[in-house]
Amino acid sequence: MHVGRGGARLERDIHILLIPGEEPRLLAVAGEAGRVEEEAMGLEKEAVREACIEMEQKLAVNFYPKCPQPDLTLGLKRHTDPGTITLLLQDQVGGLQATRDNGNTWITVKPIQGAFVVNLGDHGHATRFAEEYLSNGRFRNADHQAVVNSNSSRLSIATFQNPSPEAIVYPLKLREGEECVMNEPITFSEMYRRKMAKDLELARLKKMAKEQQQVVSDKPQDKPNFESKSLDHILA
Ligand SMILES: O=C(O)CCC(=O)C(=O)O
Ligand SMILES: [Fe+2]
Repeated sequence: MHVGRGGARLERDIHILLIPGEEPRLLAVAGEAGRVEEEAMGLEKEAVREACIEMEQKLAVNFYPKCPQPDLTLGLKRHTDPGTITLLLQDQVGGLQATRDNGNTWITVKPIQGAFVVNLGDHGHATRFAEEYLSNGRFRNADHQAVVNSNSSRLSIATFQNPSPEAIVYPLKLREGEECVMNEPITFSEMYRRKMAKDLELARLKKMAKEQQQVVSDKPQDKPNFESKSLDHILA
């Protein structure tokens, strides 16, 4: 989904965002995206906003220098954003990739001049770890990464619309016969803590698997003497 806006105006919006007391215009665009979600889910107007108690907006400016060997690295590793909605403006270089086919195929999100890319985050729907939130898993959170290239540096600006830490995370609506995918309501801060804990555990497993691979390639005659998940599984 794209929400078109003039690139020149964005610079002003970012500036306005930083002035205390001004209504942040990007939040208005996020509100629009929230309303699209509400309508698609058959929810009351403002239901998403109310579930967030008060939206918090965080901004990240990502600069990716050009890289002589882009095949060896990533600008930003594969992830989902934790919040409700992310608005991202990328320059014309391109490098944002998202998955489809259940995470099996990477597609490049072609830059469109003056348009925001709107991503739903974990709070907006479902994480890759099968915990599902506001939309009971009906809308997929965008699994994405940023690649680099050897010709040009690249800039992107992301604004994350997050709920209050104490906002209760639970599906807003269940269809008839649909099972609730969460065991219990949790707060956004607890959801965030669990995500971070899983990321750390995954990083630990990856490190362990790489070390194991190193041991095997250093001493091919030796078999690894501890059990672990297959490297392909962990690195997927
Ligand atoms: O640079 C990009 O295109 C992606 C940035 C991003 O995913 C993020 O800041 O969370
Ligand atoms: Fe992201």
